[in-house]
Amino acid sequence: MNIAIIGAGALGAYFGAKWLDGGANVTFVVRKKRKQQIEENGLHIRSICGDTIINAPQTVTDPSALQDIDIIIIAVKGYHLENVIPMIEKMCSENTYILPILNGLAHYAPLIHHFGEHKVLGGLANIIATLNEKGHVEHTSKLHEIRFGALTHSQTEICERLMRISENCNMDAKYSDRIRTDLWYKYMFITSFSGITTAADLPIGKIRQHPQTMEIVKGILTEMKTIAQLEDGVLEDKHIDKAIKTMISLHEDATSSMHQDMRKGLAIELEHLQGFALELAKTNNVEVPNLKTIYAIIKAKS
Ligand SMILES: NC(=O)C1=CN([C@@H]2O[C@H](COP(=O)(O)OP(=O)(O)OC[C@H]3O[C@@H](n4cnc5c(N)ncnc54)[C@H](OP(=O)(O)O)[C@@H]3O)[C@@H](O)[C@H]2O)C=CC1
Ligand SMILES: CC(C)(CO)C(=O)C(=O)O
Repeated sequence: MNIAIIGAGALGAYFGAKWLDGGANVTFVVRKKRKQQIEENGLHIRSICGDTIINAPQTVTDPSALQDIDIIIIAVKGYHLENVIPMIEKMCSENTYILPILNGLAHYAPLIHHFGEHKVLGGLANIIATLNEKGHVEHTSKLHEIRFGALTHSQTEICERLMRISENCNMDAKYSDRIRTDLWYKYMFITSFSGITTAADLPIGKIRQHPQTMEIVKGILTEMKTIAQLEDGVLEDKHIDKAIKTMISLHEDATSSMHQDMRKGLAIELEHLQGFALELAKTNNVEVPNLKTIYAIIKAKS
């Protein structure tokens, strides 16, 4: 299987290295500086689940020459999506599918608009990973799940093929037959989890000590569930309970990638996550006071 991964950051490099290690043909589509860094240092994954070292992965800055790509994985931040659409155009042929694994749902409409509904698969990742100064991936918790599935019937075969090659790889790959619900669940979870950790500038351990703060967490989850119901007819109260249980079970120092980015002074995905949820609330005429407040606090800090 030929896989092209756009973005060799924490997520793209982690799963790309695992697929390469498992025997897939992977090319990373990167920008110039990252290409140089990978050429100098290789691609190293330092992981609690076992290290992986790929010395000379294939990288390109211009994907025009790539042919017969089966799946294009999008692993950039939400605010970089616009820039990668022309790159996808260059390597997307009749038999190519697109699998976005970034957080949120705002990217689906532009991808479907440009490439058609039949091309875009459902995908998400659950992992806590970051790049260090050498460009190596630091993976610090046992979670390393990539979940994908068909959003239209015609996509079943490509998902089965991806699952077959992923089974040989040291990662937790899941082919989901209810990916739409999974996508909304992750969107609900991350909007609340990244919202509260970033706004409070605290990891989850401190947040869950305070019932008043957990009320806001629950408030955002409830508002997101209402949006998911109205938009797509998915998510129930049991999903809210599951999200809260997860937040209670996480390590006390666990925090969101948005909070980590904010601490490092990097750009954050506020508009892609909470901002887009506010747009959906407006379209559906839903009151979302918790979401509005958390958005406003983070906006002022960013
Ligand atoms: N990190 C995590 O633990 C998790 C992250 N996520 C989500 O995954 C997504 C990616 O996050 P993450 O991997 O952490 O982000 P990173 O910032 O680590 O990686 C993003 C990469 O995208 C690259 N990129 C941006 N624009 C382009 C472009 N035009 N062409 C090629 N490469 C490009 C950047 O390259 P450059 O070096 O050139 O800037 C960077 O290396 C986000 O939506 C995030 O919310 C989801 C679950 C967990
Ligand atoms: C919640 C978590 C860590 C799960 O992967 C995540 O997606 C993020 O912080 O971006």
